[in-house]
Amino acid sequence: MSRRIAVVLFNLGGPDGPSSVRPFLRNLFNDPAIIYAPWPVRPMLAELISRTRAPKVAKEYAKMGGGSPIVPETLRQADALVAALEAASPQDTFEAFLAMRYWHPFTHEAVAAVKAWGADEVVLLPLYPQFSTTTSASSLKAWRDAGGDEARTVCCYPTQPDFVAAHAGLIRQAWQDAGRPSNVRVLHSAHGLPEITIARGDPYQWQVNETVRAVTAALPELDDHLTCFQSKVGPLEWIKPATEEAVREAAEAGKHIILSPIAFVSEHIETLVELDEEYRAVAEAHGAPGYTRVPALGTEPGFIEALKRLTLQALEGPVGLKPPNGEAICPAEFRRCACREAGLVRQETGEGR
Ligand SMILES: C=CC1=C(C)c2cc3[nH]c(cc4nc(cc5[nH]c(cc1n2)c(C)c5CCC(=O)O)C(CCC(=O)O)=C4C)c(C)c3C=C
Ligand SMILES: [Fe+2]
Ligand SMILES: [Fe+2]
Repeated sequence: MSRRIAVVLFNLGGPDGPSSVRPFLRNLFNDPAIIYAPWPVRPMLAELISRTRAPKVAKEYAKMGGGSPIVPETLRQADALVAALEAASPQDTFEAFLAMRYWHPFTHEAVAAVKAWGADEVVLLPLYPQFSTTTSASSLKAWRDAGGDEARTVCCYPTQPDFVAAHAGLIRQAWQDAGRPSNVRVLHSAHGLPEITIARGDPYQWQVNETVRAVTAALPELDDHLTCFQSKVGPLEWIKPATEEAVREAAEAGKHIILSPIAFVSEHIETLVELDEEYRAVAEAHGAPGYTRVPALGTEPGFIEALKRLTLQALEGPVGLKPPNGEAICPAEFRRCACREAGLVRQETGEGR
C-alpha cells in the first residue's frame, strides 16, 4: 500500500536578514529550555539580551550576506534525503518539511504544512545527532504545543554507523588534503551548554563524547584527539574545555590543528565565522603550523544515508519515540533524556522497559 510520509526536520533556524537578527535572538532567549527564569522575568531578559547582543551578532551575520545560510543548507539536505527515501521505497511518497525553532519556517508553520499535505505517517527527525533539552526536546515541545500529531520521533543518533563513518571520512579527507601533516591534533568541537543544564540531567555532553569515541575509533591513523565546546554566551559557567582554549593550547604545543564540528550538521555562523575566522586567528597568533577546518556534514552521502536509515527505521513498529536501535542508550543520571522521560531505559542496566 502506498503511503504519504512527511519527514519533519527539526533545526534551530537563523535570521534571514539584518532586521530579523534581534527578533530571532529574542525568540531564542525566551525559550524556557534555554533560560530557566520564570515568566515574566524570562521575556524581559530575552528583550534585554537580544537588544544588547543584536548589534555585535548582526556584524557577524553581515559577513554571510546579512542572514544565516541554515535554511538553504537544510533545504539541500531535505532534497537529498527525499531522493534517497524515494529510491529506497518507491511505492511511497515522501515530502520533507523544515521546522525551525527560532525563525521561519517556524515549527508551527511546519505543523500546518504537514496537516495541509495530508500525511499518513509523520517522522520527526532532529538535525541534532546528540539529544539536548535545549535543542531536540525544545523542538519536540514546540511541535506538540502547536498541535502537531504524536509522531514517529527519532530521539538521537550519536553513534549511528553511517553518521560516524561520514564524520571520520571527512576528517581523513581534510588531513589528506592538507598533505598528511604529522604532529596533528584533532579538535572535535561541539556547541557548548551551561554546566547547570548538564547538572539537571541533560545527556548532550555524554552523547557528544559517545560520538567522538566512535569517530576516533574509526581513525586509527590519527591518535591525538580532544573534545571541546564552543559558542559560550552569557555569564554562567559552560562545559569545558572551551574550543578557543583548546586551539590556543594545541597551537602552543606546535600541533597542526584539524578542527571538526562534531555537533553541527550544516554550515552557519558558528562554523563560518567562529571556526573559520575567530579560532583560525587564535591558531595563527599562537604559532600553529597549520589549521584545517573539516566541513560540516551537509549533504555528504554517508550522512544522508544515516538520515534515510533513521527515517525508515522510525517507520517500523508503533508511533512514538524511536531511540537508537529501539533501545534507550543514556545512563540513568541523564534523566532528562527523552527516552527516560518516555519510560524507556537501558537494557544492560537490567531495569527492563
Ligand atoms: C548542538 C547544537 C546547539 C546547541 C546545544 C545549542 C545550545 C545553545 N545555543 C545558545 C545560544 C545561541 N546559539 C546561537 C546560534 C546557533 N546555535 C546552534 C546550535 C546549538 N545551540 C546553531 C546551529 C546556531 C546557528 C544559528 C544560525 O545562525 O543559523 C545563537 C545566535 C548567534 C549568537 O548570538 O552567537 C545564540 C545566541 C544557548 C544559550 C544554548 C544553550 C543553553
Ligand atoms: Fe546555539
Ligand atoms: Fe536518550
